[in-house]
Amino acid sequence: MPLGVRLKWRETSTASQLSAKRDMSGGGTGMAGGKTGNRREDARGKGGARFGGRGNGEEREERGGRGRGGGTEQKRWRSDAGSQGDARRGSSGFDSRKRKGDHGSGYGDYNDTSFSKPRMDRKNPSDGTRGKFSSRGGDGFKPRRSEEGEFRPMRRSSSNGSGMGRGEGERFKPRCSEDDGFRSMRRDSSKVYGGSKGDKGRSMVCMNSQASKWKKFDKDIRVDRRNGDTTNADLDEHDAGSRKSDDSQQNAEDKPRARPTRVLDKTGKKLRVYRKDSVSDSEEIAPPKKRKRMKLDPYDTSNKRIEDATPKQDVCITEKIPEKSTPEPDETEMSINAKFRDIQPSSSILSYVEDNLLGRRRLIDIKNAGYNTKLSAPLDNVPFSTRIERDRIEDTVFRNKLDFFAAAKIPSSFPPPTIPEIAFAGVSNVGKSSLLNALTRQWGIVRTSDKPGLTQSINFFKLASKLCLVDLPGYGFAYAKDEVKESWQELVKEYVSNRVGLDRVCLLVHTKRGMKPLDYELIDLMERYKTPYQIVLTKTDLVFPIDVARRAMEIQESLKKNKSVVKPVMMVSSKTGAGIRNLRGVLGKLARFIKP
Ligand SMILES: Nc1nc2c(ncn2[C@@H]2O[C@H](COP(=O)(O)OP(=O)(O)OP(=O)(O)O)[C@@H](O)[C@H]2O)c(=O)[nH]1
Ligand SMILES: [Mg+2]
Repeated sequence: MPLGVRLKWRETSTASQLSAKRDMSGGGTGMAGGKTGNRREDARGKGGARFGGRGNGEEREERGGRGRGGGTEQKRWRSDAGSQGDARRGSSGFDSRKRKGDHGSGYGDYNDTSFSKPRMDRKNPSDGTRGKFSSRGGDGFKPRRSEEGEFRPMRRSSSNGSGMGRGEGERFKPRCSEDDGFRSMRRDSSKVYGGSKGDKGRSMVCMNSQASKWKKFDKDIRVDRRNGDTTNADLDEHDAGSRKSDDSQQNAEDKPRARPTRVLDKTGKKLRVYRKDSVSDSEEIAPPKKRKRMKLDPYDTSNKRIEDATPKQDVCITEKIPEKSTPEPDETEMSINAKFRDIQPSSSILSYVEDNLLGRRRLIDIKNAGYNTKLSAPLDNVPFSTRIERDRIEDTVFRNKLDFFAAAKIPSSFPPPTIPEIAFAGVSNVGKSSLLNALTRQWGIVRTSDKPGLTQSINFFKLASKLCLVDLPGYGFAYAKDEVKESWQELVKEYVSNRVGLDRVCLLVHTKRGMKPLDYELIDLMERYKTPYQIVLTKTDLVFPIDVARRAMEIQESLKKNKSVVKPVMMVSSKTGAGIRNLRGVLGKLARFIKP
């Protein structure tokens, strides 16, 4: 009878889904009510009759057949398995467990899906009980699940029929909680596909969520379909029909179907294949993939427009950028450096730089040249020069003691011009005060600082009665108020333009920075008042020798047309003492010239 009922039901599954569901629900209720042995048997009998043996022992055997890629015998198993499984289960100790759990029998079927042991291997009584349990558990579960999904129990049984079910696993499932039941289902499924028997206790612990079980069940059904042969066409149709009915009626089942795929991902290769089949068979999973493909559809006009537009935009950008933005700053920056590096110093300047060790030099080179690097301004010492020569040079002017005798912040405070004066002008922090100390070798007489703006008044120094050295305040940036700085500049302009007895203005220029606009303003002023001035490059030790020569050549060429300028451009370093002797000799001539 169950077999006949089942076959009939299959044939009319698509057309009479509702009726089949009713039967399933009815069977489910019967199973649910049959926690005890009598009730179970009754319920099983009902389920077997109504379901056509799907949910009972028949299904178990059918699963075994499917797991092997079974043939026509599967149908028979489904129809027959119900009553046997119920009877044995009732005698087994699992009944008490199921009694404890409300959904015990139903979850037992799900656990069956986790075991892929071939049904033919269960010919022993013990194996048979297991197999019966698995199928029967499915039937027993149906009555309770009738509320959520009447037809699902059928799927469970079919999934169990895939050859994954073990009777023992079913026993424990009834006890498991719903949430944990899903986990156990995962374990069982992985065991099934992995071919391992698995521990009974593991698979049975924690099984409660019916929804997750249903999802799992659907997956199992798909697996069975894939593994099944043509002989299983009826079963497949039935499964498909049940699946459609489930899908149409319960939207909740559609969403959870993705979960089983996740669970199966962690398993072996078979699970991957199952994914592919499930995707191809089920229409529900395909749509999201199609949507993604639509985004990548090459025939989409929007994509074409984007593709066509992007290269045009790129071309436009590439065309515009080089024309407008990039060349201008590059040209300006490169022009400054290029102009300076294109300067070809004269041979005389180059030889002068090398002879006086101007520019950045290594200490070893200075030592090899015979100078004592432990002294300040070592290049100003002449180790192998005779005492007579040194005394002769320094006795005349710069060997005398440097004495401060006047300071002026206004023109009226200038001291009367009695002796020739040599003034040192330049931007702030260029090294004016340091140069005075270096020329006289009297360090500390003139205050110096690394902060620009230290010298804020015109300071007058005497070298005996032969020469007057004047330290001017700097101009340009300085740590002082603008009003104060303006007063400095006005004072300097007044001094260089109207100072009587001013024989020369040493305009100090930073070798690395070159001439500044304020320097040219002062030059214009001195040119206007015919004040003799001479350019002195300072801090030559900070740049390479070639750059010292280039800077000197640059300034010399720029002031070629000036009349008040005194040649040549002097190059010194107060730190190393390079060029100090030569500057001392040039300025000393002024003193000698004045004396007569
Ligand atoms: N490396 C190097 N540093 C120097 C040289 N000459 C001066 N300095 C340093 O430059 C800084 C400024 O020196 P000053 O002599 O005070 O310069 P200034 O022109 O008098 O500055 P103001 O009085 O503010 O106008 C100090 O820290 C000096 O040590 C030089 O030839 N080489
Ligand atoms: Mg100073």
